[in-house]
Amino acid sequence: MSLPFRTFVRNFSTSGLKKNAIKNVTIIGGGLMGAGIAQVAASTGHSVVMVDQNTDILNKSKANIEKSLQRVVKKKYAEDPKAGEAFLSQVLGNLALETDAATSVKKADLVIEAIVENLKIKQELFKNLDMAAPASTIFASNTSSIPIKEIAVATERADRFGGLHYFNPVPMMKLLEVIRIPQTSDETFDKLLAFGKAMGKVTVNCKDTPGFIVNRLLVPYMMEAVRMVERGEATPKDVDTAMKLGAGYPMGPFELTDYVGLDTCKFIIDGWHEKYPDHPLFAPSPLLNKYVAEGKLGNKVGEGFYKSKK
Ligand SMILES: CCCCCCCC(=O)CC(=O)SCCNC(=O)CCNC(=O)[C@H](O)C(C)(C)COP(=O)(O)OP(=O)(O)OC[C@H]1O[C@@H](n2cnc3c(N)ncnc32)[C@H](O)[C@@H]1OP(=O)(O)O
Ligand SMILES: NC(=O)C1=CN([C@@H]2O[C@H](COP(=O)(O)OP(=O)(O)OC[C@H]3O[C@@H](n4cnc5c(N)ncnc54)[C@H](O)[C@@H]3O)[C@@H](O)[C@H]2O)C=CC1
Repeated sequence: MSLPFRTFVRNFSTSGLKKNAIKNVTIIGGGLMGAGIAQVAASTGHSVVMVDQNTDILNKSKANIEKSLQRVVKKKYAEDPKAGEAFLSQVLGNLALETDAATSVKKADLVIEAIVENLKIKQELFKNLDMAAPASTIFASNTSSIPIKEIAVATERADRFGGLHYFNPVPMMKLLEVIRIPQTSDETFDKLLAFGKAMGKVTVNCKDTPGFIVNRLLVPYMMEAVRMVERGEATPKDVDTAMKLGAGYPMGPFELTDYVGLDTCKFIIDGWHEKYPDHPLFAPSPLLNKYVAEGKLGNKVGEGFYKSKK
């Protein structure tokens, strides 16, 4: 049963957050993940600044957030549309857009990075943010596959650095992997865990190992599915049907690859292959490379292994 709106606001409004809790959050990257993280952080009473490279991208991200919020509101406030509207405007009121990353972190308690899966670009960003953000600001990356410690070296605040790995779609997926590196202080780690819980997520503690928990298992599984098709042993459709009806997965591996983005999958597997060239489970895939080269990046562009609505 949904909470009456006033109770919801009391529980989740910024003033309702615990003393010393993270309140002001900057999300860098307003793509698939950044928009989802921004939506849920704003929905749970945090004051959010979402950053991307230009206003066109930011406006698209905001439109996606509104679409997703409408779906949430339709369900949660089915019997009280007025309260639903009030919730929607409260959440959007918690969300600001910004193109200048340095300006965006001035008041941040926490910065979550969700930009392209590329070590050099992430390091460059964090190096600049380190100079712009207050000393107390905690930094976190939502990387799927890059070691957190390799990103953190770009800063002078490894003790205030960790990983927050969300799952797609962020509004629906309950899990949050919270990653610490050896330098992460207990205070930082506790704040990250508390923030995850304040966002309504179930947290698991992870070490900084390749793919943390979920992706260390999920990436080899998804790549094995692609290799099965490359060998001509099954079609994508049959693999998906088999894994949904035979193993109980909500999406088959090809549907999920389209959902995640083929470019992101390629960044992940290429990165691991470069690091572990002899590991057969991390070998690159000619089929995946071909789709990416053709611009078939998945649902976000309307076509990947399948054609989809954009
Ligand atoms: C090779 C390397 C690869 C590496 C990949 C690494 C990537 C990472 O680092 C980590 C990841 O995130 S991995 C991806 C993890 N995510 C999954 O596995 C998602 C699997 N799919 C699902 O759980 C459901 O299909 C799902 C929940 C998505 C949708 O549910 P359904 O299947 O039941 O379908 P719908 O009928 O569309 O949805 C049912 C209701 O759910 C709500 N909803 C869904 N999407 C939403 C969204 N984006 N925002 C808000 N609400 C949403 C909604 O209530 C919907 O009902 P309607 O609104 O009436 O349609
Ligand atoms: N797609 C997925 O299912 C998941 C992805 N991740 C990780 O999250 C991160 C983002 O992935 P997606 O959201 O899927 O990518 P995406 O391609 O949808 O979005 C990335 C966004 O970052 C922006 N961007 C790039 N460089 C920037 C910069 N220097 N400053 C500001 N904005 C910048 C881009 O314009 C784009 O809007 C990656 O590290 C990825 O590995 C983590 C969990 C799941």
